[in-house]
Amino acid sequence: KNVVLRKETGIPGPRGWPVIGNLPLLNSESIVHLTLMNLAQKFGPLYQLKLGMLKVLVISTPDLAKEILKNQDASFAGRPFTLVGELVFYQRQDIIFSQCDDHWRLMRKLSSKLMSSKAVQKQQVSRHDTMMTAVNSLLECQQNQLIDLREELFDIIFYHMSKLLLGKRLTGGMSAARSSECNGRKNLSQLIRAVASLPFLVLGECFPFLRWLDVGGAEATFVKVHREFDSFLSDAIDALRREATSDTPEDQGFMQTLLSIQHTEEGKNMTDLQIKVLINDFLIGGIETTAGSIFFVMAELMRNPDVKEKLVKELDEVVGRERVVEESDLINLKYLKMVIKETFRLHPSLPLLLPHESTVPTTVGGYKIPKNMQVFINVYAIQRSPELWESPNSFKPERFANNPIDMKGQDFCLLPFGAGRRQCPGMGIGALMVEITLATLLQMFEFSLPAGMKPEDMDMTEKAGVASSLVSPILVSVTPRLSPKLCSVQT
Ligand code: HEM
Repeated sequence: KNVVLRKETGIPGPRGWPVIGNLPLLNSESIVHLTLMNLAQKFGPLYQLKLGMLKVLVISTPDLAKEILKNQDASFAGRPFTLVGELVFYQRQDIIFSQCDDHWRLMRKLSSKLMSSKAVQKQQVSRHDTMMTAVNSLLECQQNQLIDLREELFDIIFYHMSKLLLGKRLTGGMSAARSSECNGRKNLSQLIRAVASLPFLVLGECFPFLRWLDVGGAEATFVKVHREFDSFLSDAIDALRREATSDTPEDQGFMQTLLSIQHTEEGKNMTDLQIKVLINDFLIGGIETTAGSIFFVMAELMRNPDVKEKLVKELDEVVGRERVVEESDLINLKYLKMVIKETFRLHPSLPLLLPHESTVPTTVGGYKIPKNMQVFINVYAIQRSPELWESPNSFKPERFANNPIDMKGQDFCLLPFGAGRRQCPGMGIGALMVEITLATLLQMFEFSLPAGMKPEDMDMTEKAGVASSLVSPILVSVTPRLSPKLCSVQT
């Protein structure tokens, strides 16, 4: 009875209120992907919501995801207008929020160069040292001292990625990633986290004529966040230019590489602004997603001690206890890859990907889709569908044994990085960092829940926001498994 077929498109969807439409279904506390998954039970795998003046198409099956992301990729590769894109991502001149125009193509090309397997390979020694620095910092923890897993992993990845993006010179040590001594970086890390926990919907997007009211102060927050990011990035460029030294290629970050090709044919006379735009995207797009993915793997391992045990056994068998795991070992850590895949299935970092938008009028599943319609691909619903997965809510890495399903965008039932032309350009480096960080931490340390706490007591309640996270922290203690002597930092 509640299903209405919208007169103009014939697409099913819940009955809405005058003016506000279906907005009451998505309040600020809603876990949007869960709400949308439940609505799909009632309205089917393709339905429409009206959120104020916005029309949104919600897709919840692999076939329809394939139609949008592969068969009609070009027609759905647009990005809708969002205030965060406008105010935090340089008026949408970046990769994440711009349309697929020539400028976007140039930036994607530059990203591919920066993150090519050859470039990533070159950074291996530096990455190993970064990892060892993080391990040494954890070795300083007292026995039975509880650490906040989320915070710790964020610091490690923040340190790792800042070094990759800004270079060794501007990054400082691991302690700089945490300490308040270093205000610039402290602010940067807070800003990155602030963006990840931004509300899913902003009223000014649903009702553009009410934008001036800035209900909830979202716009003011975006402007402040952006101002601080921009001044940090400008200072970073100035510092790299001012102190142009003989940094080795391994110590150079993406920013320095971009500055060095700025006025060449390859750099197409890129402006400083364009360099800031790219680094801004990578900082905001790469850190929280990578750290969050590792966090969820660790959380599932703490909840499933038998899986953790099996994984540690694999590390001991493949690598042993006499040396630290290296990137060349990863190919042989088959169970680790299964555990990661299973975590990506249950806890995709961006459960609805980023919003896509139709760039032309078209037809999907027999329904006419107008131009400029926003599209949410509910990857969370697809990856937990009982029609596709046995015991879909259980953590069972074994389901991927002898199973060719990959997560690189070829199988539309597992899409943690999206697919098609808008697929994550950081997929290779993101997946590598998830694997090597987990392998190193699990080889070096035994992680335990606080005394008396059982795995089933862990609170896995999800928190509202664009990126997946949990309401409660997960506290653990760490005990070294291998000799600390193995973890020297070389540079
Ligand atoms: C495990 C880590 C990561 C996960 C799970 C992840 C996931 C995603 C997803 C789901 C999208 C949206 C795809 C779509 O809208 O269809 C995306 C886009 C993007 N990601 Fe990642 N990401 C990760 C790491 C990274 C890293 C390390 C970087 C950069 C250093 C990065 C940069 C970007 C950018 C720039 C986009 C926008 C692409 C475009 O619109 O053309 N990501 N990512």
